[in-house]
Amino acid sequence: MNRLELKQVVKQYADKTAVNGVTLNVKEGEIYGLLGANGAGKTTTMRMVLGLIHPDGGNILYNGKPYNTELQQIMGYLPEERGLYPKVKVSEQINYLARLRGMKAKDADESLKYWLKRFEVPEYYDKKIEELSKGNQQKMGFIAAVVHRPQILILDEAFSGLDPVNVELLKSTVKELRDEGTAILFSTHRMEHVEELCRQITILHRSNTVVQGEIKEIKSRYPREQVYLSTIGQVEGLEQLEGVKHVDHNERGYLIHVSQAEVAQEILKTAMSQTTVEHFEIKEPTLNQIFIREVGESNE
Ligand SMILES: Nc1ncnc2c1ncn2[C@@H]1O[C@H](COP(=O)(O)OP(=O)(O)OP(=O)(O)O)[C@@H](O)[C@H]1O
Repeated sequence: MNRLELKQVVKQYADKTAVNGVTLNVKEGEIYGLLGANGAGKTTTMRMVLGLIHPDGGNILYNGKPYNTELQQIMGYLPEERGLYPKVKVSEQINYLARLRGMKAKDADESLKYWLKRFEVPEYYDKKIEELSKGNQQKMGFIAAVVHRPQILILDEAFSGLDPVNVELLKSTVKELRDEGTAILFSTHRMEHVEELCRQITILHRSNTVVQGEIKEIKSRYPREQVYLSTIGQVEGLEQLEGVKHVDHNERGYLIHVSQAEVAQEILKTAMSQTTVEHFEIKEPTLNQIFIREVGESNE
């Protein structure tokens, strides 16, 4: 079921088109990646979904229906810039936000305590936001976005400022919310997180959609131009093979950049004629490589 549908959504600022006809669907239980270089139109798109600004064209549907103010109760938002007040206590602030989104005071407080415990920081209940480190403020922002168990969750650079342990903690939480049915619109510049979490993506480039679909299917559209080889002994002569562009070598193996995937067989033959091959793989492009290829020059 489509929780969120954008159909040809347009936003214009004076003579600047910030979003030019974005179409995408986020289903129940899905994490959808919204990607693009700086200024591509991601924040504008998220703000339209949240009803903070209105589209100049196209439609946004929530559970099949157009926007109304009650939808604030089924949406959660973690903005890239911290959205919480520095001088207000965590409990006051998050409980207030949860009540605004339709929760009873008691349920809100229980939910906040659950999340603080879940993130192993129950003592933050009485702390002011400004007393917390940047990463812990980010965690509080995350709790504020999910405390009311939204059906549609919008995450903008959700893991920024977090150490690796906390990134894993939040990542597993995001996966859990997905498994419980939350539709998640996930925007980030960190392609490795997108690879791990999202099935479908849209890449925006200067306000337009340039790549869209399932990551697996998108990757199959691009040539495979890297071969990974790990061997017991040294391999000589890889650079001289026709179609090999260059070879990166470290103690674990060789990453061979090729002009077409067919060269791979020659690489394997060459290696096997000289030593024992431990691992051989024709690598598909990473999302990062695809992103740079499509959007490379677009930073404003
Ligand atoms: N309030 C505004 N008034 C005028 N132009 C705006 C406004 N907000 C955004 N823009 C322009 O719209 C375009 C898209 O901006 P947007 O903030 O949506 O990009 P983004 O993809 O979120 O970028 P980033 O990755 O840097 O956050 C940019 O050219 C930006 O300058």
